[in-house]
Amino acid sequence: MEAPKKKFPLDAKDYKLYEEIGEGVSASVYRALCVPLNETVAIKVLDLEKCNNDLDGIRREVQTMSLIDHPNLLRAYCSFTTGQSLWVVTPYMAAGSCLHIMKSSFQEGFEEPAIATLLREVLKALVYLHAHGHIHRDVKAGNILVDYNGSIKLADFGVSACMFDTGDRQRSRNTFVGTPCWMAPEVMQQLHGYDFKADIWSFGITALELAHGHAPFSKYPPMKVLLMTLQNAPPGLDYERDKKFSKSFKEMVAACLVKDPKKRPSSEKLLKHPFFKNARTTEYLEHTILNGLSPLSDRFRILKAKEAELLMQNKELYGEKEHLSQQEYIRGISAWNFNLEDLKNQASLIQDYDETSNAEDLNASSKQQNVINDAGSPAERSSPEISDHSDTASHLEDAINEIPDLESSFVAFPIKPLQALKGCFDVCEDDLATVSSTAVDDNPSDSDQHSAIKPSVKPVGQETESNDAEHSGQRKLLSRASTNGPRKYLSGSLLPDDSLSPKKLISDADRDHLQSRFQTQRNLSGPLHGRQKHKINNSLSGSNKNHGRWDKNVEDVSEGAVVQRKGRFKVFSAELSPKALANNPSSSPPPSSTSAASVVPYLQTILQHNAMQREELLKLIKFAEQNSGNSMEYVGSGTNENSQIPIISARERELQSQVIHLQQSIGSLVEQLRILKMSNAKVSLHLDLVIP
Ligand SMILES: Nc1ncnc2c1ncn2[C@@H]1O[C@H](COP(=O)(O)OP(=O)(O)OP(=O)(O)O)[C@@H](O)[C@H]1O
Repeated sequence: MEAPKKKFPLDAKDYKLYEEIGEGVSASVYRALCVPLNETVAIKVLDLEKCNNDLDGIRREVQTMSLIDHPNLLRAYCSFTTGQSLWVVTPYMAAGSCLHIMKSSFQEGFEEPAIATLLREVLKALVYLHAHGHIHRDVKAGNILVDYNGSIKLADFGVSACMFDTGDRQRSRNTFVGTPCWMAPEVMQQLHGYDFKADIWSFGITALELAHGHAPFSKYPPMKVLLMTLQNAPPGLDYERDKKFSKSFKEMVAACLVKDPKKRPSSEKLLKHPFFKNARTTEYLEHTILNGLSPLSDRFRILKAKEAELLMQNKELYGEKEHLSQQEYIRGISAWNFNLEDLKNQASLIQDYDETSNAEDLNASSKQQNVINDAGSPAERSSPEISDHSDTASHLEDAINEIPDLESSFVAFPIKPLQALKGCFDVCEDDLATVSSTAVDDNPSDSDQHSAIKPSVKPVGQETESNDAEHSGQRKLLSRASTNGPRKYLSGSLLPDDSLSPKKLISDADRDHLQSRFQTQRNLSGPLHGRQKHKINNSLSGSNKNHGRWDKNVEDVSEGAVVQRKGRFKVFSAELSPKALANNPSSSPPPSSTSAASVVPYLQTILQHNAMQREELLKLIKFAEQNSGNSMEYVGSGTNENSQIPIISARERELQSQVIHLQQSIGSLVEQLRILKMSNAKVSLHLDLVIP
């Protein structure tokens, strides 16, 4: 039974923050004392400035957390804002997450009875959530919290969605959220949205995570995980090392990891699976997995230091670029709300990453490419030994070879996230609208402002009071496994967000590389800046004066003039030049799966650009003719320019430039609307918290 509900104070002054015990993508978590109630709690501190783009998500999480009432779900005692931070006060789960427990003491995973016990508790939470119309969307070991007595709570509703939502909130179920390794194929595909069966897939992946100590594909960057999840047979307990597991465990996992969501059981049905007959009492967990664990704060500190050390080693070993890709990798794997920007950054680094990365687990997929099987038939399952175990060079090569195949994958899989990935090359409004955008821009000085989430009130030192609740609640026994040496599996980040952020770390050279590679450049300022507008206007209207140089004076960083805005992106004339189009596959026309309608603006832009170029050429010819005094010979065939090359009329030109201006205004208005929506959501969040 849960303790009777107490009234927790809504003032930061009533809490004493102790050491940090957890770090997620969006928040830091501290052990704390609620002074008036003399109760140890955990406080999740979110920097609202940093979360500007996802205030709706935060509001949803806080609302869900305060409304839920189930022993296996982490509820919020209360929440309030203080300074720029939102504090969410929750029960303190003294042993931390299953991920942390595995990282420090069970690197190869738990024994089957412990897994059955943990999963049964999680499943009870899912049954409750689903019955109340919620999809959790982020089921993973990192979100399974364990208390000192072995009781279990599923945490983190940051990305949960309500199945009864309508309108905009319904739309959130068509967005690209979740942690890639745990993400169901239909969530990646986004063809018809998804439902609570997405949690069942994540549940199956979590079962594998608890069995192996890491999730399948956890060594890969998110974009690759997406491709592997979609292309490969679903992972399972089919390998040599899995012989120790029972048939019912294997069958339970196989039932969850069926690509067709309709064929997965509901949480309620799954709870009746024979596998859960192996589950024990939660006290069993206390005696087995918690036995010998050092205090959570110590474990967290050690793991965090190790992760930092590993990154430093990589930096020394592989140099800055590889170091960056490793950081990208770690961040990506741990991030549930990775977005297009992250994917683009990762995409730019994939080659470098793969050239030098650790080969462990790398043979998972290439041999199984094109295995797209819908049902949970044996054919759908990964075959033993070929997909998860080897670290040979040939396997590494196989895996490396996959990545440049991305373009063909787009054609082979006409699915939305891949369109979003394709957005690395050509971003459309829709993709941007559905992916949570970040306000962080590429400007290094600006990105400095987006530093790590830190509470506005500093923790009370880093003390670990030996007589406090944590220590009284935890057994101080020897840690079972040494945590020395580089960690093997990196399925959760412990590093501050800013130290891993591509926005912060990306160098100028990399940025240039990104720009040239993806043929798009972010609009750094949201609404079009006056300066930019002025330059663009000049470049368009002043083309007559600049004879062939109109494409040079838009922006120093660009190679050509902005001829089209696509959401927050701009397309430059150089990108549309026939040479660029021919040289760069990324700017080639969309694959055949793209609708005809979506090609039209693309073609219009090319047409428009060609018209402009023609005009410039004609002017040059005329200029050459006048200088040489030999007007007809050069143009050739005895024809003049009017008969040879149709010149667009002044009216047409005027209309074209009006169209461009209108497109710019629309882009600017859309951006302004987005900003207004954000501040609106912020105000609502404050109101929600002030008026319960
Ligand atoms: N109540 C709690 N008691 C003990 N540890 C906690 C508690 N809440 C969170 N943690 C620890 O903090 C970590 C991060 O918390 P949380 O998952 O809520 O943050 P997040 O930013 O939403 O993370 P992510 O989105 O990456 O899952 C957890 O994985 C867990 O280890």
